[in-house]
Amino acid sequence: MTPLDPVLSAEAMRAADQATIETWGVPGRVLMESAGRAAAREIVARFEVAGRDVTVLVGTGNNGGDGLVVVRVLAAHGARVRALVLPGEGTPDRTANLHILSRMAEHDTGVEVVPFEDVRQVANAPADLVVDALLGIGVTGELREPARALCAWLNRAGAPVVALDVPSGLDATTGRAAEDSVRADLTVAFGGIKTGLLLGDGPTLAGEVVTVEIGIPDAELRAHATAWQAPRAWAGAHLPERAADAHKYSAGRVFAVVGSRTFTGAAVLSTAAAYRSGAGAVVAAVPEPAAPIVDARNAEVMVDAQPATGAGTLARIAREAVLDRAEAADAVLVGCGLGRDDDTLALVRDLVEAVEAPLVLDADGLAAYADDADVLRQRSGPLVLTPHLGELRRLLNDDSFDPIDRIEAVRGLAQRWHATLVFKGVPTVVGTPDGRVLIGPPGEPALATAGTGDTLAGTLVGLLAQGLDPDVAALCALWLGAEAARLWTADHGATGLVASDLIDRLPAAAHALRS
Ligand SMILES: NC(=O)C1=CN([C@@H]2O[C@H](COP(=O)(O)OP(=O)(O)OC[C@H]3O[C@@H](n4cnc5c(N)ncnc54)[C@H](O)[C@@H]3O)[C@@H](O)[C@H]2O)[C@@H](O)CC1
Ligand SMILES: [K+]
Repeated sequence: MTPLDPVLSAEAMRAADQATIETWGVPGRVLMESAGRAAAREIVARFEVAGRDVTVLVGTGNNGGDGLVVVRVLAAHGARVRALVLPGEGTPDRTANLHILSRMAEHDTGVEVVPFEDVRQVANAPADLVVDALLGIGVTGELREPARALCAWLNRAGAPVVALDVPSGLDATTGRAAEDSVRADLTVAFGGIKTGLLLGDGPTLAGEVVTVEIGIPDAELRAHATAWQAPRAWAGAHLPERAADAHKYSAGRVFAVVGSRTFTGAAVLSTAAAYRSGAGAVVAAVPEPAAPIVDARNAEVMVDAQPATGAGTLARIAREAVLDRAEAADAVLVGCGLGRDDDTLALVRDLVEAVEAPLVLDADGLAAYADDADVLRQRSGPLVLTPHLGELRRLLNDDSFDPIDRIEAVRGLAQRWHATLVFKGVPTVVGTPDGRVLIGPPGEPALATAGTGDTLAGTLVGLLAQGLDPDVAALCALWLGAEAARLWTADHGATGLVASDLIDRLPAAAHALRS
């Protein structure tokens, strides 16, 4: 079955490099040669280089060394290549490659080696393609001169830019970009994909990302993985299949505690998404004033009208009836559109404590644990939390919470709360109770619209009811949403999608992911 792909922080990547050199005996020079050659291969596959002018910006670290290999290979493909080399001592492997290039430049090889003096050197020599080999995973903080000026020039130059390993200036761990960081059209990541390419500014700056094999054994990449990414095929392979002899109750029973007089839409959307993700039967406990509306807008969901508070939200006196319903379900959703009445939130806490089936706690349901989320760890059954940043801040009672390192923040909180934590964002980052971190699919701009959170919660509970483990269900739900958005975007463009469009496309998305 398709495995998850390892994703590495800068530190983890350095450790994998080091282990390859020291334990496996692969010389650093060989890794550098492989990296440069693999990058050149990707460049030649995408850009015309023969007879063209290529500028390679060469930093003082090993990223620059990779760039020097690229110079050599592109020249062999008939390009006129100018290596603009930053002054400084340089690493031994870079120095060795610079020595080769200096010899080549003495002959008719198409190679020119130019020591950097001034940005005008590049500004006055137009290139058809620029390769950014200034800084890789070794960058720290804001860009210093002259790297900053070179990066700023690059972003204005207009020629296509290929970044080696990471766009210069991008923090390879957090995805935070220094000012004037390189904006690339293509990034060739060496060995393993870096966490920073997937998070924060990474996706915007990196352009197309291709990961190339450079001789670091897969076992080392996996042993050092900081997080994991599900390829599209992984999602397709893990989506539940309907058994040939399925009936509605064997196909997955969902119970949803959702909706209020003010928020009927959240109940409609989440329960519809549960069905569209493949659940066989969906029952919803809804406060009386909302029940006829939810019933009318969602013919398939079995609406169980329950007593309401004065605010039109579910009343705690519904406790026994609701717990009975939960007992008969394979998975339970609590939250979407519930409102934040104290009595309702007390009911939420009763449910989280007593329900044994896998439980998704979303939106207003999370408000029941504002300030004291640590009691969540006392729950015995599987728990999935689906906060966005605002909801996470409320859980932590910290208005300024905005972790620079989302992966480590999610890892810590999921372990602390013994929950699968689905931290919604671009991309969504999932933490598991045992300390793994899974990164969701790339962002789909169409999803930036109201109701997609309810859709995700409903999809997730539907997949849990069909027997998927919480972490697998979370990744599959994210992929279903992304694929449904992609299908919609293919027909209509990235704007104007509403959540019900997304829900309608979930079955087609599952079908597309499986094939
Ligand atoms: N053996 C290895 O470790 C391998 C490394 N590889 C390449 O080497 C890269 C890592 O190499 P290094 O560790 O030498 O680091 P880098 O080449 O990424 O950068 C280090 C250099 O950047 C400078 N620098 C750091 N922060 C700066 C800032 N804010 N402004 C301006 N300059 C700054 C440092 O002074 C140093 O000269 C990888 O990204 C990859 O491209 C590959 O060749 C594969 C093998
Ligand atoms: K780079």
